[in-house]
Amino acid sequence: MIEAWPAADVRAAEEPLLAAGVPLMERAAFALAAVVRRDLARRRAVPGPDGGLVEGSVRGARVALLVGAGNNGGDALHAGAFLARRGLAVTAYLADERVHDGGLAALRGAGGRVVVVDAGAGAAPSAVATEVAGGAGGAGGASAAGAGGTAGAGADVVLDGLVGIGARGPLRGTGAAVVAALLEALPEPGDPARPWVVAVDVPSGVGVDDGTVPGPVLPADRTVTFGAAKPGLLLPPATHLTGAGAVIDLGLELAGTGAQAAASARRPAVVRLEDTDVARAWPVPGPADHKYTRGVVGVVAGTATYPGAAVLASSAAVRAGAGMVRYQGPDAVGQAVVAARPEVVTAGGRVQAWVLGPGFPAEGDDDGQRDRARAALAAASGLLPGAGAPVPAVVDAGALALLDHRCPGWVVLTPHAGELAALLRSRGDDVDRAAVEAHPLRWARRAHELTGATVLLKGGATVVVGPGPTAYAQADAPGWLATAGAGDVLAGLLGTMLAARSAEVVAHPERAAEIAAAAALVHGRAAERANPGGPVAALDVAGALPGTVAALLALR
Ligand SMILES: NC(=O)C1=CN([C@@H]2O[C@H](COP(=O)(O)OP(=O)(O)OC[C@H]3O[C@@H](n4cnc5c(N)ncnc54)[C@H](O)[C@@H]3O)[C@@H](O)[C@H]2O)[C@@H](O)CC1
Ligand SMILES: [K+]
Repeated sequence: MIEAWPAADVRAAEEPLLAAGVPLMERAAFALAAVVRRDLARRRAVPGPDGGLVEGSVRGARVALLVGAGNNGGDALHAGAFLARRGLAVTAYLADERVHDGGLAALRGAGGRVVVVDAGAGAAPSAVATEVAGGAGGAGGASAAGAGGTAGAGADVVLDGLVGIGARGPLRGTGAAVVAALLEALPEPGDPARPWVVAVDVPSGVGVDDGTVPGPVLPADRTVTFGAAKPGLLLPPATHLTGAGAVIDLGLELAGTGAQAAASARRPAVVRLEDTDVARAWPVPGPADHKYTRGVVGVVAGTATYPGAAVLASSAAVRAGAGMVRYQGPDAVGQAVVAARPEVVTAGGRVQAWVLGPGFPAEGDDDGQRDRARAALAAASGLLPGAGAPVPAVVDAGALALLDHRCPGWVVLTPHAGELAALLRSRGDDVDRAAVEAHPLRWARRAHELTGATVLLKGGATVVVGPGPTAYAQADAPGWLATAGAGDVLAGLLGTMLAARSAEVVAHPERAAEIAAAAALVHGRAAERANPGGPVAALDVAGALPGTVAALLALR
């Protein structure tokens, strides 16, 4: 898993090392330079003797450093010095009158070129952007000093060292002007003429701790982050601007060590699960298991208007490995479900997790589905005397409007941004879909606080907030998964995952968030598996679940 820690925790963990004289910046910059060289070499790969590709030479490659006033700029300058010594042509564009002294001296000593941007007689941001992007004109001339750089050719790689964890608010000043000009001047993403952009620690201008994008940000192809990942690198919308990741180990003790770790119980602010995490936690049946120990999923979904949602949710529950699926709803819809999946039963009985809400109409006749879902939700929440032990529930789509009591954490809401905004508005918050999309963590957390439930907020990246201290942020789904019915499949899949660990989740409701995040990962992997690189239909995603789970389990 990738664990992300807030800026303040990273700083606190750096302190003892810096006090002991550990050269953190040099370490960070050396590792950054190594990643840049490797990325460039791969981009310049050439056919090898055995027909494969071998890494190309990086000598002479043009490197542009965007340098801000703080240590983030210092990292970029030191990395630039390492690269200049290895024969790359490095130009530093200084966005502040004062930059890191040691870094600047190192770069000059290594023969790097230095351009002061927009300070008095310095180069204008637009001229810098033209030079970096490879247009006519450029920022050479009076302000340039040192060797290297070819006016007109453009940079091969850009290191964004304008601000790091010291950033406050949207990118401002000269750095913001340079980024705005580059966003105009650079070739489109995917164009081979576009330079490879490496963000130093974080893409400058993203909300380091909250993942917001309050102003201009240069999207990165790679983010090299130091000590630990930062929450903003995992959280949407900023996570879509980070490119590939690389976490450089600086030896920070973020969770404390030994007894200290146990005593402080410090947890990362945000976690992203990886395949091996999901594989490890997946319940694999043994010889003593039967359908009730595997978990029975109760599905209250679909109406005469939207029968397909019932088929999709039930199919996903079956194909994810439920011990049994019980369908509750109108007879005609039940017949359609059984026709699609003869494993499903329509008789009542014991249930270990509920899936409620897919395919309810916004208003009008619901064939009694809302009443069924209300009763199931009350039973799941432990509010129905005589209904047996409480069990987890997935509350999706049309059932989100039924939450009229405070929920336990083992109830998992699965809204998209529009549904979350509606839920929050119904509780008095003035928020719309755009506001939720601009700050998903904040509003998912707010919904958890208001309802008590675990909240899985769907989107291009998925955010999960529950009763525990750690939020989850998954970005596993191809864009193709944004298709009708995909949410019904997620609900069914999550129902099966919760049913398999029903008693455990009720006893430890903070575990619901990790299971929900795991469901988001499996959902995304199944979409990719259903049709790699191309469009997917929701039922095909459900169909890909058995193979996806098997492939994950092969990693154990
Ligand atoms: N503390 C350490 O020992 C280490 C720090 N490292 C680097 O140091 C960085 C943190 O350095 P700093 O604390 O100096 O802070 P930064 O370099 O992130 O930024 C602080 C500077 O940016 C300016 N600034 C803040 N918000 C701005 C905005 N919105 N627009 C424009 N300018 C803004 C501030 O006035 C200040 O001059 C990390 O991100 C990392 O890159 C690494 O070298 C590893 C070791
Ligand atoms: K940066």
